[in-house]
Amino acid sequence: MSFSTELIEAGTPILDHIMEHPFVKGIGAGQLSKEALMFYVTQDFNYLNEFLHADAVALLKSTSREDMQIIDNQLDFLLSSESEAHKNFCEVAGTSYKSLQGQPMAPTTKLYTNHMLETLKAGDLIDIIAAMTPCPWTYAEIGKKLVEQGKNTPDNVFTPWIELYADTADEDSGETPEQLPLFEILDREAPKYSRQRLNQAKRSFLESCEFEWDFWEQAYYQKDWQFLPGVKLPVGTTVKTK
Ligand SMILES: Cc1ncc(CN)c(N)n1
Repeated sequence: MSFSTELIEAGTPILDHIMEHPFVKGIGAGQLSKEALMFYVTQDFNYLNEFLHADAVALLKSTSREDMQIIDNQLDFLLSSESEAHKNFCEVAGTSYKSLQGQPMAPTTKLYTNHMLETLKAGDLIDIIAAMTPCPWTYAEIGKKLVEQGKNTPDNVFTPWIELYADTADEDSGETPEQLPLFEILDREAPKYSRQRLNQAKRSFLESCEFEWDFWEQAYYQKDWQFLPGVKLPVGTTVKTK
């Protein structure tokens, strides 16, 4: 069994829970609160900035042009296309994208990005990519499954979001999840490592999958810092979602 198949098998129970999450169901139903959408975009803007940094280090640690091209495509998608998904949510929430940028990280965003950044300091390419892959993998699967369920109807306000991510699964080319580009890097790297090292990378992949679920949960319930009574926060450091 390839390493990517092993990761996908291990991560599928978490993906199944993600598909059942009320935020993801809300995308399918075209109904989410303004507060949840704004919290998501505020935090995802922060998350994707750190993901870009992770991509930059992954590029630095790549040795083949093939791997560099995959990472470059990922960077390009993040910088050019993915903001369209954020703009779709902002439009439905009736707010400007700009107003949601530059806010503090909420706890789950901080934990998830720290988990990725930790691999940049101490890890090899396989560790970095293993921690990063649940991001494109779970969203491609969400988009694909929502399309399969026929949720991308003309009257669903989130159809642009659904179709953007469904396209990343590249159904037309008949690709399997294992053929998502970051999985290709993992399969090229895996034979260089011991079983123990692969298990570490697998654990890191699963932690990121779990963080993906947490990220939906954080936005749906707007789980922000709960500073203890009496704490006076510096001006301009609270997240504005209302
Ligand atoms: C938290 C998270 N995970 C994944 C993606 C999809 N790139 C995203 N935008 N945000």
